[in-house]
Amino acid sequence: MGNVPIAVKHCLSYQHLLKEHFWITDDIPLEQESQSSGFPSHVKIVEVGPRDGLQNEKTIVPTEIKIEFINRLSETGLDAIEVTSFVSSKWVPQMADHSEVMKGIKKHPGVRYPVLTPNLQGFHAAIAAGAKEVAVFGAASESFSKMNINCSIEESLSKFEEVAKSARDMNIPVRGYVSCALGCPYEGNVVPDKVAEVRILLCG
Ligand SMILES: CC(C)(COP(=O)([O-])OP(=O)([O-])OC[C@H]1O[C@@H](n2cnc3c(N)ncnc32)[C@H](O)[C@@H]1OP(=O)([O-])[O-])[C@@H](O)C(=O)NCCC(=O)NCCSC(=O)C[C@@](C)(O)CC(=O)[O-]
Repeated sequence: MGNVPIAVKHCLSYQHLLKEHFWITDDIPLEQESQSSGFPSHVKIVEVGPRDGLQNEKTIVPTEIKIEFINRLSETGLDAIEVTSFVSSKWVPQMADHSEVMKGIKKHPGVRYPVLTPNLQGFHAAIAAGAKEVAVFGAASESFSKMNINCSIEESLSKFEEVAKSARDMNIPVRGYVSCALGCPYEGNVVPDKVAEVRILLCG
């Protein structure tokens, strides 16, 4: 797995979440769920295969294959495809070709192509490669934050603020992740208040 941070290797999988969080079941009839759950009527889906799906692969996937993968995804009717991440290639070698991938894909009208940017350095590189939407990625667990982006939650929020300020000046939308909302691979349980706190600070 090269230099991929341990946090990246241990992101909770869908199967893990189903196992650990028994309240996520598929046996509620859809109609009842939408009437009684109070969930929003609209859900935004961001396809993260080219980024989250590939970042842990031991074998480096050739850039042209990534581009072809994203181009084919663009033809499936998806609204948003997370293309790559502008992170350190020492930490995540699989994403080292972020600029080539971003520049090489066919941008379909109506499809958004966000990328991950943990700091200003990543943000500037993303913009130079043609990104029109970015995402910052925080965590509700100190250990996860340290293992993933090598800084505390507080430090990460100040880096995200710098990204958000620059993005605002350029009219670039920013999405925010809060990892470990349902638990941390290092710390176990994460209290909901901590998730809410990070989420509020991230939105601020
Ligand atoms: C965040 C950093 C970059 C900090 O990395 P660092 O080493 O702490 O950074 P630094 O600011 O001290 O700089 C050290 C070196 O990194 C370089 N550097 C600094 N920033 C950048 C950058 N943006 N792009 C490229 N290079 C960068 C910088 O230029 C310098 O290079 P040197 O002088 O040693 O040659 C590092 O820890 C990193 O790349 N971590 C990987 C994070 C990552 O990609 N994680 C996986 C994605 S998150 C995820 O999967 C969870 C998510 C989003 O899916 C949600 C969920 O499912 O939970």
